[in-house]
Amino acid sequence: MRITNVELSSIKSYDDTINEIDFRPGVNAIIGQNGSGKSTVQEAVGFALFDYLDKRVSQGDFVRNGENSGKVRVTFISNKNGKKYTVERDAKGSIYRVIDEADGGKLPLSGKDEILSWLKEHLGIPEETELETLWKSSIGVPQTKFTNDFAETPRNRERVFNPLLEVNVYDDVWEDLREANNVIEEEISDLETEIEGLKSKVEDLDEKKEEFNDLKQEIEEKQEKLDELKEEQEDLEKREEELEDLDDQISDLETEIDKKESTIEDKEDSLEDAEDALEEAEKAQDTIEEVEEEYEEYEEKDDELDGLREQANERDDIQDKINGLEKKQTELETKKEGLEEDVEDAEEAKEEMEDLEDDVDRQEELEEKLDDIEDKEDEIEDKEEELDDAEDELDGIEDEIEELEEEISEIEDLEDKADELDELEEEEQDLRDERSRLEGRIDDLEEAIDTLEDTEEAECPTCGQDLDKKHRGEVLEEKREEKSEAEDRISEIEGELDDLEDEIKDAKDAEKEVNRLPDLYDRLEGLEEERDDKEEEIDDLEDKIEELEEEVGEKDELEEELDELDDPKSEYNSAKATYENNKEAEDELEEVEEELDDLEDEIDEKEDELEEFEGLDNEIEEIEDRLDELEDAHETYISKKETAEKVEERQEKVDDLEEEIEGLEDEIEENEEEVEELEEQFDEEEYEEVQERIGDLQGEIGNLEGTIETKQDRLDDLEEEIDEMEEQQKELEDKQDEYESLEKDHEFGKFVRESMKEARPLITEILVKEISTEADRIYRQLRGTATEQLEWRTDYEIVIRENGEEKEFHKLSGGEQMSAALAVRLAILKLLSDVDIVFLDEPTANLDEEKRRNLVDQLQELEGFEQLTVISHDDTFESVTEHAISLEKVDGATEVVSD
Ligand SMILES: Nc1ncnc2c1ncn2[C@@H]1O[C@H](COP(=O)(O)OP(=O)(O)OP(=O)(O)O)[C@@H](O)[C@H]1O
Repeated sequence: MRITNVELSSIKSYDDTINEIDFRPGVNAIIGQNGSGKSTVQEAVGFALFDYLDKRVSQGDFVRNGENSGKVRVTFISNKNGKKYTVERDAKGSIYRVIDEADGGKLPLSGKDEILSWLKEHLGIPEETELETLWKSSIGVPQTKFTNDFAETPRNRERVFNPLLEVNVYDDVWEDLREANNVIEEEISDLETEIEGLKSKVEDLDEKKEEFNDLKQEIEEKQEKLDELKEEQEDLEKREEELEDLDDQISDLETEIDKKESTIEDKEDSLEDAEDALEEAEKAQDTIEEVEEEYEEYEEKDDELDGLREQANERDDIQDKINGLEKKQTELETKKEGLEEDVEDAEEAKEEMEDLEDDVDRQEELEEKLDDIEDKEDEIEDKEEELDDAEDELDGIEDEIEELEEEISEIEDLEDKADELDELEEEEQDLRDERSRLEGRIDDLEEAIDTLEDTEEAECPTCGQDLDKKHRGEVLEEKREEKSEAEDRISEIEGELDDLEDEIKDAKDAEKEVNRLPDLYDRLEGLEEERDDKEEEIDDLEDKIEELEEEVGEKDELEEELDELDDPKSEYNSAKATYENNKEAEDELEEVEEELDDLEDEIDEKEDELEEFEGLDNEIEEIEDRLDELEDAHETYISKKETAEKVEERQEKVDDLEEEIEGLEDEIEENEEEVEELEEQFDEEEYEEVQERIGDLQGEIGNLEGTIETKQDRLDDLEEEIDEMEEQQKELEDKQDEYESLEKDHEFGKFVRESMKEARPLITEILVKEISTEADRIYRQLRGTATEQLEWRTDYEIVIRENGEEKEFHKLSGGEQMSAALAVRLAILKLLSDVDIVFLDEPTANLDEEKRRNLVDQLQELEGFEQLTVISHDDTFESVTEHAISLEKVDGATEVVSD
């Protein structure tokens, strides 16, 4: 087995990418500074392939800080089949699986136990070996344990190395055998009790056997006697059967005879009946002969009558037809009369219509004229209404004209007033201007007054001369007067302005009215035109009405004439209706007359046919009379005919019966002879004796059988008891054999146990001696001296001897300890295990240059390992190994640099 590849993701110093480290056969060196992630590679292999993780390191610690889970993938070549597999395991995750590298498929292993068992098989490790132990104490010993294991107390050393050497098995056997021996002892004591019980049960066996044999002989004797009696009984029963048979035959024959006699009696009765019937048939034959002639005549006449009746039917059909035709004739004649009347009506109506024609024309003319007049009367009415409306409208127009003329004359009066407006407005403006001027003057005066009153100016504001008190008073007075005059004028102007405003308002109103005048004149002109039109319209209407009234004047005259005519049109119409109803009658009449002619011809024809059947009824009557006379004879013939035909048949029956009776009488005679013969053979006395002896024998046999049965029951019981006892006897013998064999087993168990107790130290001594010898050889090679000697003792302590001086392990230097531990571990691996890989973590610690080189050389030479992986911060290995992998820590993460 060897590893080809290890991948780490998010494990300790390895980041979350796939960090791949490839492995080769032979020596691999993993090289790097302290803390670069070397030991982690070894730990990863232990975790994936050997289910080992240092007890002090949880899976959480194994996962890189800050990550949720880490992944390890180890690919190796199987020891079992040479195939490549990858074991994939998550730290702090649930994945643990094996992938077949040939097809990338996951192996169907469920759970850790199945995976570990599969691993042992493919790593070449026996099923009973514990993977974890193997790893931590030999294949991948953790750095810290490497030498420490040997510095432990003897008891702890045993804990480490006993499982490795697998010597505990002897102690286990010794322990297991204690239990086995106890079980055997218990079984032996149980057997003893069982054997005692069985012995007491089979005590009476011989006695029972004797009783059995005696009883069997007795039953055999009784059985012999019983057989004899049964033989006699059988013979007698045979004889009894023979006699019974004879008796039965006799009574059977007698019964037969009785039966036949009664049959003869029945047959004789039948014969009598048959003879009577024969006589009857013969009589019938005679009667038939007598009436035969009359019978035949009857048949003939009867046929003739059928023919005549058929003719009568034919004749009756013709008569029915004639009746039908005559009925039709009557109907047609009635119809003809009606039609003749209709023809007359039509002619009369035609004449009347011709007479009325002129009057009807006049009536229509008058009615038309009157209709016309009525239309005109309606028109007059309409026109008069129109006239009234027009006159009303004319009145309205005239009123409007009058009003308008009045309004116009009123406005024309305002024209002078309106003309004053311009003048008034000019006057108003002049007044306003004057008022403004005055107000300005007042302001100036007030200022001058104020100045004069307040300041003591040297100069008069008006005249410019120096102001003294007097002048100041005069000027003030002057100013005040002027101001008061101006104020008076302003209030006068305001009064005038108020009056002017009223006048201006009136003038403006007047002007507004005057402006409306042109419109009003237009309107007046329009109304006057309208009035003229209306007056014309009224004249036209009055003319029209006069005209119409003249035309309507004829009305009374026309009405009078119409009354006198007295409505000839309705008379004409009723005549016309009559004519229309009957004008077809003439054609129809002609048709009916033709039909009647045809009908008469047909009736004549049929009556000629009827004449042929004259005298038919008489003929029929004559034949019917003759048939009445013949009827009795005819009936007699028919009624006897069947019986008469049976004469021959009945004669045959009589003959047959006579023959049968004779046959039966002969048979009876024969049977009676047979009975006589049988009665000679049968002996009544013998029969009774035989029956009595059979009864006796039955009793004797019954008794004997009862006795035998009772004895047989007892015999059966005995046999059963004996069988059971014999079985117990057999069991007893088996138990005794078993007892002996168990005793032997017990002895052997004790012996083996003793041996096992002594085996462990012995075997340990042998194994350790062997390892010690090999370790000594390796040690000396590593140290490169022949003077030092290594011994690994049975208490697993390493002792080094040099120049006759003995040094225990703890007294050795660091380098010496490492070399010694390495020597022992390599020796163990080589001698004890099938595993051919090993990891050595910092094996050169504490070794000087020379020793280091020795170690490297030695490792290169080491036999029996397919793959050896050395972990070191020391680059000695880099130069000497075929394959070196360098690890570097960059920014807190491991980087792999493979050569
Ligand atoms: N859970 C973790 N997350 C991140 N880094 C970790 C974690 N656990 C350990 N480390 C770091 O990973 C590095 C690798 O340790 P490892 O034991 O593999 O180093 P080494 O190369 O064997 O060192 P030495 O030569 O000292 O034995 C160490 O620096 C350690 O501090």
